[in-house]
Amino acid sequence: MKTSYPKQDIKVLLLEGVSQSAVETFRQAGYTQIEYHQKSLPEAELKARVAEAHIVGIRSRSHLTADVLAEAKRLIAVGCFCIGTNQVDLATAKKLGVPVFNAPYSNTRSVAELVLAETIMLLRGIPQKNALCHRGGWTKSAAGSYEARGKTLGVIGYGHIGTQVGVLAEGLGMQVIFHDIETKLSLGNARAAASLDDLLERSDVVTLHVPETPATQMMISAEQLAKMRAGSLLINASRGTVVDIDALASALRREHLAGAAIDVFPVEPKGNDDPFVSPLVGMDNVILTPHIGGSTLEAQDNIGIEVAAKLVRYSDNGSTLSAVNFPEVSLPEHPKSRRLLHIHQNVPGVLSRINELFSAGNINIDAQFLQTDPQVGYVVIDVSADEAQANALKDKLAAIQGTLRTRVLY
Ligand SMILES: NC(=O)c1ccc[n+]([C@@H]2O[C@H](COP(=O)([O-])OP(=O)(O)OC[C@H]3O[C@@H](n4cnc5c(N)ncnc54)[C@H](O)[C@@H]3O)[C@@H](O)[C@H]2O)c1
Ligand SMILES: O=C(O)[C@H](O)COP(=O)(O)O
Repeated sequence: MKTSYPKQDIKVLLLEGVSQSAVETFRQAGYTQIEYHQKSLPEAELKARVAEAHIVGIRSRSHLTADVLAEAKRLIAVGCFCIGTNQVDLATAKKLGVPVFNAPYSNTRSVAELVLAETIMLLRGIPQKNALCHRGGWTKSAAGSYEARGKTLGVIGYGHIGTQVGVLAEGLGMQVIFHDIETKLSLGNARAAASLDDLLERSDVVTLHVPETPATQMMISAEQLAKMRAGSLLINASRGTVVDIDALASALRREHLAGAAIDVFPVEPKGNDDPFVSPLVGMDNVILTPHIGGSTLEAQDNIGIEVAAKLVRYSDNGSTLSAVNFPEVSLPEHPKSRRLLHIHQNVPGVLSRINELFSAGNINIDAQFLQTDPQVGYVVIDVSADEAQANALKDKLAAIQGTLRTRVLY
């Protein structure tokens, strides 16, 4: 399998209404073939479009499964224009020699601000008061309404978002405890809880900031909800699979929980015209938001630039710095050389065959870069060669057993 194209022939497919800043970034870098869709695509159409594309940009709703990736014969790279990358089969992408990039921090602050706002709203019982006012009701009462000051916020997943939420909550005078599978540096006065159960038992508000992994699937189900304090609150702006939504609805109906704010759902509509169905619909004490934790203009603009720039850098220069599934190399410019990229299965003998090829051809190597992980090797070779020689070398590289992808950079 090989891909080597002049820039103007590289087809960029952008889905789910990624910011126009991404389109601009590609255009400014000289990419002209940009196909743009506002929505995610049904699977059959996704396969057909991905089969044509060299670069694919998605957000959280497009699932690039092994089946979809099997169609992607020309694919050079994938960009997730968001933080989460669980929607891509990362292992399969790697086996195909396709690096995946994301924007690990660009919407962190947006999510943290929303969670802080929801914490205050839920503690004051605003969702139900607001709903009643809209129906012509009036409940001027302090019952069930609390200050955030002095309350305990339990953060599950103390990573980029979790720590930001903790810092902002301390500004309100909240006591922050957290649970993480890794040992984490506590910011401010935050303290690690002894365990997940300990956090659930001590928190007035529990907020989830874990990625979607096998270990976080349904990590908050009936058993964990039962351990939460009576009258406490749950916020989930992580992934919909982390909470058992039926168990949550039941805990809310029984008034064991006083309220919840849910931004992510096990099944989400594909686009804005599709219906939203959830057992939480109609519950006045639940803030429902359509997966917009990271959807601020600032965040989307920054994500568009950040991820498109990473894709352009990989496409133009070969750098894989910050790829989430791939050996990372940060490469210098190569003004006087032609650059050959060779991605291969990390099995014995491939590298020596590559080097033999160059010594046998008496080709002068200006620079060579190598990075491997247990599955994949990524070699970048800068050579003094004209275009025809470089293309001939690329064809020979592609013939080496174990090769996944080869490219010449123009
Ligand atoms: N609602 C939105 O619009 C929105 C926006 C951005 C991110 N997200 C979601 O939020 C998630 C977290 O984002 P982040 O930037 O803070 O990620 P991060 O990787 O910085 O932090 C995640 C933390 O969770 C911890 N963790 C992983 N598995 C765990 C487990 N089983 N138990 C406890 N802790 C565990 C990790 O060690 C890490 O500290 C993303 O993966 C994404 O799914 C949602
Ligand atoms: O992973 C993320 O960054 C969030 O879930 C946001 O996803 P979105 O780009 O689909 O809004």
